[in-house]
Amino acid sequence: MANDPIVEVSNIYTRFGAAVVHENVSLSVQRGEIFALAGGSGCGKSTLLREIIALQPPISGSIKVFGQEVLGLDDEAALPLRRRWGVMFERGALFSSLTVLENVALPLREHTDLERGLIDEIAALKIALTGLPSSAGAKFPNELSGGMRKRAALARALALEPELVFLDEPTAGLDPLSASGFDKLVKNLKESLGLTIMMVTHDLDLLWQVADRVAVLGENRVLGIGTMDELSQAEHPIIREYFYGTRGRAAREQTWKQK
Ligand SMILES: Nc1ncnc2c1ncn2[C@@H]1O[C@H](COP(=O)(O)OP(=O)(O)OP(=O)(O)O)[C@@H](O)[C@H]1O
Repeated sequence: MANDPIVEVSNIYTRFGAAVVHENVSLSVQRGEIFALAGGSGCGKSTLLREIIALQPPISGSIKVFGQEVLGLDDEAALPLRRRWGVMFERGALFSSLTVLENVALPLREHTDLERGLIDEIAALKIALTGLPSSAGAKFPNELSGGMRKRAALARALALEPELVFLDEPTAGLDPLSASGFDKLVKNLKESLGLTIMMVTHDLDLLWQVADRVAVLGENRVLGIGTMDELSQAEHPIIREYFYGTRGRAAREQTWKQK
């Protein structure tokens, strides 16, 4: 159904050895929104993302993506779902021995029967979509700047025309100018391709500039969910520190200036 959540996380419990990471974590992402997981270091954002994309299971709970339960799926059963989402990992996870074009073409080679010429054309199109010059296609990942590598990784995540894209720390390690370029790119892609985007980020500028809704994780649970405006009114001390610490204040003031 059009109004059903595209990602539905219910009562997730995660622990590594004796260390509990998530206790009763629940949230849902609606079609067409940019939803962010935020919170301090080590609060379990990336772990939750890996659980949602079926890379590791929680101890208990339920995770539905496109209405289908992902817990308990083996790799083969997860394949049709994986084709419908794209993932951009924090360090890009590009193959260093392949050119950017070959990296972006790889999912098309693996998942479609399209002929080589067409695959290369589609890959070039995705590279252009992320704002990279066409000359970037022939380069190897280590010949690109950090910001360009992120764009290349995003182009690969978009290769199979996903409905849903997961971004893990998309602006980590970028200088402010490149990070701000990435903010705009994410927003444009959502608007032009009608994507649903779920991202993990520490970047308060990115949260203020592009996130429709944000879940703040902490103390093993979801401390608050809402728009940045709503969360900035929250009473919880961890959320307040997040938004009203020096870095939070600077990001908020920047947003006000741009409004
Ligand atoms: N495979 C693992 N084995 C043991 N502990 C793990 C494993 N993966 C994550 N953890 C622990 O789980 C907790 C949550 O880690 P996670 O990477 O999800 O946090 P995060 O919120 O994404 O942090 P950051 O913002 O610093 O990336 C941390 O204490 C981490 O050490």
